Amino acid sequence: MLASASVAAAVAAAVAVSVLHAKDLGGGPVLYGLLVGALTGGVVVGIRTAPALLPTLSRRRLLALALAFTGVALLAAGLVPDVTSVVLIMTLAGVGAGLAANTGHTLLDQETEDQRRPRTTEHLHAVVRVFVALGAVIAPLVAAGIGPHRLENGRFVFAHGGAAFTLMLVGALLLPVAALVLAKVDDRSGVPLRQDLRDALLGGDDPEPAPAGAGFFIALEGGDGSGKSTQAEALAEWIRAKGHEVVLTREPGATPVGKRLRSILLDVSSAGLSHRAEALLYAADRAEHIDTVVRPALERGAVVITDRYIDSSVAYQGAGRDLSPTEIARINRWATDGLVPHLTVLLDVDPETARERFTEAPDRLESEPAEFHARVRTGFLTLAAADPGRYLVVDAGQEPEAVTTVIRHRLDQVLPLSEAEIQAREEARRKAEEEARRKAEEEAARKAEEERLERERQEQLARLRAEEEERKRRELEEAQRREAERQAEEARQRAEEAHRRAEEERQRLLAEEKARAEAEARRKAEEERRRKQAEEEARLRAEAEALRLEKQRRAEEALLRAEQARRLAEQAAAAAEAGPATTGRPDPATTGRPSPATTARPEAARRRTVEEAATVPTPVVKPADAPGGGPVDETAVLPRVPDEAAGRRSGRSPVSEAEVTTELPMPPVPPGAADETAVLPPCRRVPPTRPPYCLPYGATSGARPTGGCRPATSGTSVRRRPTTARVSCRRSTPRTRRGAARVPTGPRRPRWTTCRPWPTNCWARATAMPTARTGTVTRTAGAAGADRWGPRVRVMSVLTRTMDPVRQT
Ligand SMILES: Nc1ncnc2c1ncn2[C@@H]1O[C@H](COP(=O)(O)OP(=O)(O)OP(=O)(O)O)[C@@H](O)[C@H]1O
Ligand SMILES: Cc1cn([C@H]2C[C@H](O)[C@@H](COP(=O)(O)O)O2)c(=O)[nH]c1=O
Repeated sequence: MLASASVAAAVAAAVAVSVLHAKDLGGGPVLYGLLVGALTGGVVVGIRTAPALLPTLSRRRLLALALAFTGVALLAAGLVPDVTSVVLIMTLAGVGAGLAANTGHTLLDQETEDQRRPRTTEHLHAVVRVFVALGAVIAPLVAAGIGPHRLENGRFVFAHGGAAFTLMLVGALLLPVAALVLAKVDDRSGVPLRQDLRDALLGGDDPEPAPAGAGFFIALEGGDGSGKSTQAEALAEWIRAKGHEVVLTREPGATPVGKRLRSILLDVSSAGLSHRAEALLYAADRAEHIDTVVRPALERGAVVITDRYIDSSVAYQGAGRDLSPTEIARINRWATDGLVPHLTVLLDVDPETARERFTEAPDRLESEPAEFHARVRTGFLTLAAADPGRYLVVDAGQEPEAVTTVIRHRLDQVLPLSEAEIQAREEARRKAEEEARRKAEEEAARKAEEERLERERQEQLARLRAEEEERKRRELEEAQRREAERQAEEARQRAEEAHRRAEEERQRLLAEEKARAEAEARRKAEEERRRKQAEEEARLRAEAEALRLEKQRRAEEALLRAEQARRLAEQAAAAAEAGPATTGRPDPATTGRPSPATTARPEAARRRTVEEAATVPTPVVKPADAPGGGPVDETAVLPRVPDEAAGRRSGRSPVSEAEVTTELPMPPVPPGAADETAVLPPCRRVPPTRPPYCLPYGATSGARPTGGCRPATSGTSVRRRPTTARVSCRRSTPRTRRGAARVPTGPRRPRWTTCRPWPTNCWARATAMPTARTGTVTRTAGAAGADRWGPRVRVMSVLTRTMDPVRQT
């Protein structure tokens, strides 16, 4: 471990000062890289070549020699000022360091028990890391501390920087470490190092390895109790099972001579036998064994498994004793005529562990001390490391089956096939070929089928694509056709719509034209009608005026006559007053009470006058209001209202039944009121003139109930008079719109008439009250501004007027 840590620290120090050393050498980063590369590359080469380097040389001595070699190389690297030489020397230093590291690691593994090996390895790596860190840190400091120095002695000039001195110092320090290792771990103290090294380097005049014939030669090596016999039997059985001829043999004692030699060699009574005699006796047994057993078997083609061979002599008599392994090996190569095993299986196990497996009393060699057996183990491992291709090192501390498995695995790789295996393999190959051919045919058929199916599928796909494209094309065409049809239909509909609209417009224009014409015709007819109506009204008014004038004239004449009569009467009265009274009757003129005759005449005259004067304006009759809808060409001239008294006197009604409205029943008249007739104001049409005391519902505000009229409310000057008779009122039928509902029969009723509290639902004409002071005047409807229901509809308003001639005039 000390050797490994030292060499690691030396390499780290050299790498650390390489940058300074390169600068001191006049180089730059390139030289620094070369120095570092040379060192690390050399280390790698040394690690890889260490197992095969000088296989007959003791590994312990090799470790010491590698340390010394590294130290010398570093010392030279510091001394030599030439750049190329320094790079080369650095490479050698790296190789030596790698040799030392690998050898030290191998020795540590060999000398450490299996259980402790991982921990030992970890410990070694930790120590190495610490030394590497120390070397990498301390070396530059040392170099800086030393600094450059120049010594001149005549022609000799010694000029180096601190890095060179550091390298020399590191190299110099490795030399005593190498000496210490050699002194402590040397296992060949009796053999001069120089001789050992020379023998290792020269190698001797070994015969060329002789071929082992057609067979396969397997050697099982290892310390006592490592399990060689156990594994040899297991392998022999396994190989036989493969069909091989197996020859299981051993050394020493496989031959009759060998048996006797074995007893000599292993018998404890042979203690003190010289090492060289021992080595020669083992070589003699081996020669006989190879000559009589092994080589014949190999020539037969058998698999020969030998329990121990030359390596046992090299390990026991060479590494274990103080004899040169190289010489032992050369002697045995001579004895066997250079027969080398195809595979050497080294069952490596700790000697102490193996000793625990002993079941018999130890023989002479087994009785050797542990150090002897440790060197033997190292000797075996050194040989195995020198030729890893031929050796199989197995951890024999495992279970026997596990060890067997490892060996089988290796033999599976190197053991030739037996005849049976060859035939089996041939048969298997033939079957495999046949199977492969069959599979190939099947595969070809399958592929052909797949290709056929693929072709069919592709064809089907192509067909489907074509059909799909055809379908899409048809759909597109159909869509285009439908679109064209739709557009055509839309165009047709638009044309129809335009045509229809044009027709409608034309019809509308025609209708409008017709309506205008009709309206014009109606307007003209209306104008004509109005003109005629106006003419008729004018005529009627003229006639009425003429009649009125006539009546007025007559009345005036009557008045004149009355006045004349009154004057005559006054004259007569005056005459009478002037003459004596002839009768007992009081003179009316004097008494103030006219005689019945005289009073009757003026009264009759006055009444006629009043009747004649009581004309009414002739209403304007609308053609549309005429019954039957026909125009009224003539205004009916109402007959004069006959005198009721005359009527009563004649015993018949002065008017026809059709002209007499229903006579209302006489309400009970209170005494004293029979002679009084309420003087009702004239009932006028509203509009334009409404009765002052009777307004239609809705004329002001509020809803108008069905039928009837309402009394004028506040804001209207209504004089409520107690009406008793001769009033007509509206029948309380629902008011309908014009033409919507009409009274089916009977005379048309006026819309407006006088109202009275009772009877509320009547449609009658109040008859004249039986009083001489009242008179009735019927007014014909149809006058302009009166009733529009026609001339034959009589306005049933009955005006009761006082017939006071004075008031009338
Ligand atoms: N891997 C193993 N683990 C434990 N015991 C073992 C193992 N291999 C063998 N043994 C036992 O160790 C004893 C020695 O075994 P074996 O004789 O095979 O060793 P050997 O190397 O041939 O010894 P020797 O060199 O003395 O002839 C036997 O009892 C065997 O059963
Ligand atoms: C071949 C050979 C053997 N030995 C030693 C090693 C053993 O101690 C005995 C053989 O005993 P085993 O039980 O048969 O293994 O002999 C030796 O020293 N040198 C040899 O070449």
